Amino acid sequence: MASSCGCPPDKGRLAAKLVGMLWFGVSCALLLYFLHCCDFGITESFSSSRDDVPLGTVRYGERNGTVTGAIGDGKRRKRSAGDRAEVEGLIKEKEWKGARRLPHALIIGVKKGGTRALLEFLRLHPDIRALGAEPHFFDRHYARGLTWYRSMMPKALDGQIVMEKTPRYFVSAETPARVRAMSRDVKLIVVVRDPVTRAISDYTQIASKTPGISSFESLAFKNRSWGQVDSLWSPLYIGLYAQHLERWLTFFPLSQIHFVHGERLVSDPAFELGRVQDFLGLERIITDKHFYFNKTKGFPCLKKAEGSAEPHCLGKTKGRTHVHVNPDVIHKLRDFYRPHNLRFYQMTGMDFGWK
Ligand SMILES: Nc1ncnc2c1ncn2[C@@H]1O[C@H](COP(=O)(O)OS(=O)(=O)O)[C@@H](OP(=O)(O)O)[C@H]1O
Repeated sequence: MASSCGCPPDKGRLAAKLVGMLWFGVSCALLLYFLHCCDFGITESFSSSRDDVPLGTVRYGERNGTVTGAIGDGKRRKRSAGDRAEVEGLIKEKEWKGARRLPHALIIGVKKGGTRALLEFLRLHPDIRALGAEPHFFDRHYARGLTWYRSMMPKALDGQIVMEKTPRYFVSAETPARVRAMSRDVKLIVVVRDPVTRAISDYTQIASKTPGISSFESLAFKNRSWGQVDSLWSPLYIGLYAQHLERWLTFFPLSQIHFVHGERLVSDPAFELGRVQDFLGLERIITDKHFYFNKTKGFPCLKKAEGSAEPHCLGKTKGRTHVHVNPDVIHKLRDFYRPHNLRFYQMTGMDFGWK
């Protein structure tokens, strides 16, 4: 109007225009900020989940995305070389056809038990699709909902088993009911290891990230004397396997929970992998042919990693030298765990032979 009549611009309208522009600018900035926040939230959940799996770990899942096996009719059967070639051809020709599904199996624990080794070995199986990072869905990110959880999973074909590992699930009080609410048929795997060695391994990891931390010996006992064991100290609490298992057994039958002997996973990985494949109803494809003992590492390694022709050992944070712990303290902790271990042997029907 001001231009047509030659009058000075209406100050009120000018101000309104300026406020409008300011409002638009602030809205855009806020929108960008929130988009960035959400993205950060998801990536953070991965980066914080594993000490040796950087953000790119989602790529473990994706790496598996070119996995060869497919069992279209959903039944487990022996696959011929022809079958494999056909499936590989189909995958190359067309877009990857799998769908993201909620997991059929979970490695629920225990921390420092050998869960990474188990997952890395299992992903050699063409009928397994495993998420590399620890999603911590049931213990930390439950509010994100099952749709979010499913979207984290690698794509899988009919008949393939989708799995993830989050060792904290075994000790998280809310997790069993939540897992049950997702699926009553889900298969659960727990890798257990002598709770005393496990505690020292756990502490070694914590100490590597916490400069100036108090000694293992002082944290393991109440009142800093070597009298009463502090069973609520996380490295010791996790080793109360019977207590944690009890909680799971109120939601799942024992037959749905498989226990991997952590020490034997190191001394005879093929044996433990055979048992896990049986438990998952899979053909025994991963055998002793897949492993070799790496003297430098002091652990079994893969002759060929999944998706590669190269030998592969686990990273530096797996199988590291433990901090020295006073032998008297180790002795006291063995005494402390003995009744708990015996109860665990009774509950599982397995003697793990921990001293
Ligand atoms: N093949 C192979 N290579 C290397 N390490 C192996 C292997 N098999 C089992 N282990 C044991 O795995 C222990 C680490 O356990 P987790 O992978 O469950 O740790 S974590 O909870 O994910 O941090 C790790 O514990 P530490 O020896 O205390 O480092 C190993 O003893």
